[in-house]
Amino acid sequence: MTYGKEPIMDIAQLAHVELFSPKPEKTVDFFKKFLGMTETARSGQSVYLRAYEEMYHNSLKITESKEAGLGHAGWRTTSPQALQRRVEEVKAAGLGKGWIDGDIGHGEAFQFTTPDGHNMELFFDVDYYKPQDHEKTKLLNRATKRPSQGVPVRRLDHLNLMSSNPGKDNQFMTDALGFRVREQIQDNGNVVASWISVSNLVHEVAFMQEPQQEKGKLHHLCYWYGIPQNLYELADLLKDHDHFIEVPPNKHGISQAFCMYVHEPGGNRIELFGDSGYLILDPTFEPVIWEMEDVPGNGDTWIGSEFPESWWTQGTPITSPKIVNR
Ligand SMILES: O=C/C=C/C=C(\O)C(=O)O
Ligand SMILES: [Fe+2]
Repeated sequence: MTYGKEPIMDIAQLAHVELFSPKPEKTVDFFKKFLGMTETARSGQSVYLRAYEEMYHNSLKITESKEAGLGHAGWRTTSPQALQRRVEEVKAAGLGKGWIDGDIGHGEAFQFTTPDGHNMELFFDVDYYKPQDHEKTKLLNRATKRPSQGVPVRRLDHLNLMSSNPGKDNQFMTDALGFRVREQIQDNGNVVASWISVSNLVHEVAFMQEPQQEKGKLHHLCYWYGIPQNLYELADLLKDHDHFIEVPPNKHGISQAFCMYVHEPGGNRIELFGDSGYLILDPTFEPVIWEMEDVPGNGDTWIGSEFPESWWTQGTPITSPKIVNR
């Protein structure tokens, strides 16, 4: 059997995400009160938060903005040398924007966009969170005590982006950054959606077709529990506090993850993972290709209610939801 070129192992992880919110204080309150995240800094129009098992200073930056949507995604590389190698590839693809000194929680970063215009950056130097005395836990492999607020998420899991051309974004992320394709929805060879990862997870990022060809939208940001029961507890809590649950606890076919989708007060869709589905340990894992007709009732939701039209058509910033027949 002939194998492709040597895998590129230069990107380690999705380290943080910046969300834009037109209601920043309500958005921050949602992540603190219900998802049990902790505020670690404020600067200008931004608030920085972390989940209790995360070692870094923050994984979420909420920035005030006219409209909801993706601020940027921050990828940590596996080494300073890997950072330089990937920066050269991004520059060669013509998508580089340049270096910044860094931000609260990390050092110098190289900013770029996907072909569809989603803002991203690469960095290596990171600040580890220094727990305050009252946060210190006897569970030595855990960053800070489990919070007593809400149903606390454990870590950031992935990002799902809507694109006018998922195939093009997919191609750039695999060619320039070494992401591996894990699952795709194709329509006569056209990439309608793609789940790609740099780790054993099915995806750290996914790209899905934006039905009106709008560019650079966010579909959802996902945090991880690892325990399906936590989704039912959170659903009960959010329902009691009048938060919109778009998809109740459900098992995905694609990724096999146990999930739920809610909307935070600023309008961004947030996914919660009960478990991350299957892990990929095979270095020559072949991408799983779903044809459009294979998906309804199997790929989208394996067990649970059918996804509403809004799930397939709407991301942030909100654009005219001309409902399209799927
Ligand atoms: O067919 C849709 C399946 C979607 C899966 C995800 O968005 C996910 O695993 O986060
Ligand atoms: Fe997801």
